This record gives sequence, C-alpha cells and structure tokens, in this order.
Amino acid sequence: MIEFIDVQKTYPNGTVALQNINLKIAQGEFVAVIGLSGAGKSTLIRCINRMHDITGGQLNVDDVDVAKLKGKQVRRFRRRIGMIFQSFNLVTRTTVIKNVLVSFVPDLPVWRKLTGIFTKEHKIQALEALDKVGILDKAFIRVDQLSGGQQQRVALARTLAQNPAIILADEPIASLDPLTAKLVMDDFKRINKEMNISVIMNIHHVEIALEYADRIIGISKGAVVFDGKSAKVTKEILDAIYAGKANEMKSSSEESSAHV
Ligand SMILES: Nc1ncnc2c1ncn2[C@@H]1O[C@H](COP(=O)(O)OP(=O)(O)OP(=O)(O)O)[C@@H](O)[C@H]1O
Repeated sequence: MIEFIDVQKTYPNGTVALQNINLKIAQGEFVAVIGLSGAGKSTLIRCINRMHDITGGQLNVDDVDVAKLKGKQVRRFRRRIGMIFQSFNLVTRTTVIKNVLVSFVPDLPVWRKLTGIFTKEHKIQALEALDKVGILDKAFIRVDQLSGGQQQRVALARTLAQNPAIILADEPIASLDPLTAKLVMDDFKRINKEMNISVIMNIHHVEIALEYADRIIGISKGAVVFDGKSAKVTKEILDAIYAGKANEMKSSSEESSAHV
C-alpha cells in the first residue's frame, strides 16, 4: 500500500509542485497519472521512491515512512521499487543480459557491474526476466542493435530481475511508435496482473491510459482533481483535467475517490 497523507512538494526555487496530496494505492493496482505538462505527475511518482524528497505531509509505502529512511535503508527500500524511464536508461554499448545483471549489484560502481562478476544463479534469473518480456533470444545482442520497444523491454526485464513490488513508470512509451507502445503496455499489463506488481505510470497518451489502467489520477497544478476508475472517465472529466479547472473537479474527485 502506498499512502500519501497531505503530501506537499516545494522545490528549492519555490515552485510548488504538489499540494496536499491524499491518496491510497493498494498492492497490485495499475494506476495512470495524467494531466498537463508541468502539472506535477513526474514529481508525484518520483516522491514514492525518494528520487525527490517531500517537503510536507507523510508518504508511506507498506507502512514505512519514506521520508525517515536514511542511507542504506533508502537503497534497500528502492530494491522493491522498479523505475522505468522514457529514455530506457540502458548502457547501449553492451549486451542485453549485462544490462539486466546490473540490477543484482546496486551498491557497486558501474564499471564493476559491467565487468561480469555474476553467479550462475544471477544469470539464470536475468534470462528468466528476459523471457518474461519475450526477448530471451536477444540476451547476447548489444542494446544499440535493438528497436526502441525492445530496449524498453530490456529496461522492464532489468526491473523485474529486482523482484519489485511496485513499478514506477515515467512516460515509458513517449518515444515509441503507436504499435510498439501498445506492445510495451501489454507487457506492463501482464506483469501487473500475473505478478501482482503495482504499476504507477505517468502517461500523456490518454486513450492508452484509459485502455490499460484500472484507475486514473488526474493532476492539475499540483493537486489531485480526479481519482477514480478508468471506466468512469468522461470527456467532461478529461476536459477539466486538461483545462486545469481544479475547483470544478473537486466534487467529482471526492465522489470517485469513494469507489476506489
Ligand atoms: N528540479 C526542479 N526544480 C524546480 N522546479 C521543478 C523541478 N522539477 C520540476 N519542477 C517544476 O515542478 C512542476 C511540476 O513538474 P513535473 O515535472 O512534476 O510535471 P509533469 O506533470 O511531470 O510535467 P511533464 O508532463 O512535462 O513531464 C513544474 O512547474 C516544473 O517546472
């Protein structure tokens, strides 16, 4: 369970990115966070794994008060939370399997991760993770020889090898063509349903968000203006989220939150 209690985030330059966020996300949910550029979607997602520190309120993940974690505790905590980025964040001049193996040695410097000191067990786990996203046959190919969709799958496999409870995805399909984007979304959906891994995804493609996510969180100017099941999202709700008409949405947000 991820719980935001009156969470606020103000950046050091004074920008208020999140204001009084209250949310509960149960284990195994597939949540899409939507809203205009600059609304605070990325900030919201990145507070969950402490990529950003909150400046007010409390954020709990499985009853752990995330803000109170220190040093090694943060690293251990992050092991259970995978992160997928728009830009894949892979080392492209090496093989697929080495990119996945990196997930087993988070505390070593990068050069050591890439020198190949991995156990047989780790290699088997890495191959299993690649199999789960359908690219086992690419294990020994260099990443820069793969398509964008295949590279995003490598990133997913790397995250899966971590055995995460939660996957945070920040615009994971933004740089993919529509067909490939759907294939990658199919992977997310399968992983979510079959492995009960929570997926919290920041996404600009509204139609895809509605098709794949169970729940939509609409953000405008740092505030939650809609929170409810994808099936309940109407054109009017979308217009309001994207017009930033926060006040207009408050009542439907409260109404919808009751169903979650
Ligand atoms: N490191 C930072 N320092 C200061 N302000 C920031 C920082 N990162 C983001 N912001 C500001 O915080 C607000 C929310 O940004 P955020 O990136 O969370 O929005 P977003 O909804 O994810 O936008 P996009 O869809 O364009 O990625 C914006 O006004 C942005 O300019």
